[in-house]
Amino acid sequence: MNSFEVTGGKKLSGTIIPQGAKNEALQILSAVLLTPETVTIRNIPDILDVNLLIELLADMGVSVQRPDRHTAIFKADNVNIDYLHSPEFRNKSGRLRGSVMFAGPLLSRFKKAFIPKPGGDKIGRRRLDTHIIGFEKLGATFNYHPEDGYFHLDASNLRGTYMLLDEPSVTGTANIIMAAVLAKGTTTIYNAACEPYLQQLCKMLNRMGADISGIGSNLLTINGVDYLGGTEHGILPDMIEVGSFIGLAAMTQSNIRIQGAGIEHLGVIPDKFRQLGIQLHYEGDDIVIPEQELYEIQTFLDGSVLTIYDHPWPGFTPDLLSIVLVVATQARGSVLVHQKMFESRLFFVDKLIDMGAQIILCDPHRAAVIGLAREQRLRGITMSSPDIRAGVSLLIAALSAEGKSTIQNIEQIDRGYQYIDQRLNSLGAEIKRL
Ligand SMILES: CC(=O)N[C@H]1[C@@H](OP(=O)(O)OP(=O)(O)OC[C@H]2O[C@@H](n3ccc(=O)[nH]c3=O)[C@H](O)[C@@H]2O)O[C@H](CO)[C@@H](O)[C@@H]1O
Ligand SMILES: C=C(OP(=O)(O)O)C(=O)O
Repeated sequence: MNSFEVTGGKKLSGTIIPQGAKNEALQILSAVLLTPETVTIRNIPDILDVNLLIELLADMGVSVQRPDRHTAIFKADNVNIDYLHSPEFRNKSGRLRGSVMFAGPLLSRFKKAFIPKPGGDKIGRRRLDTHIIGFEKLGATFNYHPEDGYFHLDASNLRGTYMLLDEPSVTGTANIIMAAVLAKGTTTIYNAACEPYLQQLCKMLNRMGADISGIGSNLLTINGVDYLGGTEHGILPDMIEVGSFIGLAAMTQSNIRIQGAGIEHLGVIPDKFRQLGIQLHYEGDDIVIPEQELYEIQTFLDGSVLTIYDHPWPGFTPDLLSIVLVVATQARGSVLVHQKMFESRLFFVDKLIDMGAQIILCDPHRAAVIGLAREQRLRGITMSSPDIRAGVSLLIAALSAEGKSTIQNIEQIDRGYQYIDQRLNSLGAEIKRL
């Protein structure tokens, strides 16, 4: 288990370029299974989860060329589906969430799929109902085999239909779209997730020959086609990294330029950080966060305490709430952070409290943060990273704290943030990988 030793209290400055988006990459990589032709993907983040998904594709017989660390050329013309039934697949796919999205393309192209219990962050219950019920509506049958922990899916005859999703699941919507593109007839998905990464997936599929309309809305219409061909695709900047860097800059009183932030795809993210009192402005597609002595949390218009909560797109992503929470600890003012989607994502506040933050964990979903207005600095401590976003939040806390901190279990951070220690050190941070 690797650790970071962080010497806090240093102001950072300079330019940082966001990596390609992890959660887009996981969808796009799954889609290469839909065609026997060549698919070239650019701006791939060099992170654990994504590298593992690429390894799984190669293990299944997909040919993979890597001209460089951020580009890959795939050809899925000789896929060995039986590999999905092997203990190696179960073991590797259980280490990330993205592998669940192999099911949609495999069902549509090969008529069967196996889904082991997927991995990913342990942040509360993460059910697969939306995925499986969507597949069933398209005509697939499924059996859960308790002895091997697999869902076995069969779909000799997928047919388009109307479906109203129980919830706008991100990976569920991606899976159903990928199952429907090669089905017979028209599929209509209402209450679809519609975040930019799903829009990117739909656009890529249309370039491959699919017929999807309603992209960007929660009502998608998919006219099934017989065949999909090859394409090229560039992954967007990672909006969660962009949000993390905005928070990091404010918390460490740093002057940071986020170059090529993909501003048009960020939705309400910049405004949520502005509500915390953080100044930021745009120069072209760059976000510039100036050094700020103090930032003051706004209230609602009637003067009541601000609440920041997650909501499916175009609402605020749950993946940035941990960062909002840590940044609020040094603001002037108070905020209620309400994590509606996941039950176990706020428990890391214990570590921030140990560092001296004033936070009341009201229940598993809500934490009230009373900002210290920099009158008291956080203290460095030893802590362990429970999940990817809590991990980065603890890193931000440690970078702003007085003294040294040790963050254990940094594999969680490496799952989603590319060379984070080197990139932040080049801005003046002091992070040692132990
Ligand atoms: C690999 C990947 O892309 N992972 C992302 C994906 O996970 P993932 O696709 O697994 O998440 P889902 O969208 O399915 O749902 C996340 C959680 O929110 C709950 N839920 C969802 C919608 C809703 O209206 N109400 C509700 O309570 C679900 O029951 C579930 O517990 O989307 C999540 C929600 O943006 C992100 O946190 C994950 O980073
Ligand atoms: C929860 C996340 O990832 P995953 O769905 O891959 O566990 C995340 O990216 O914050």
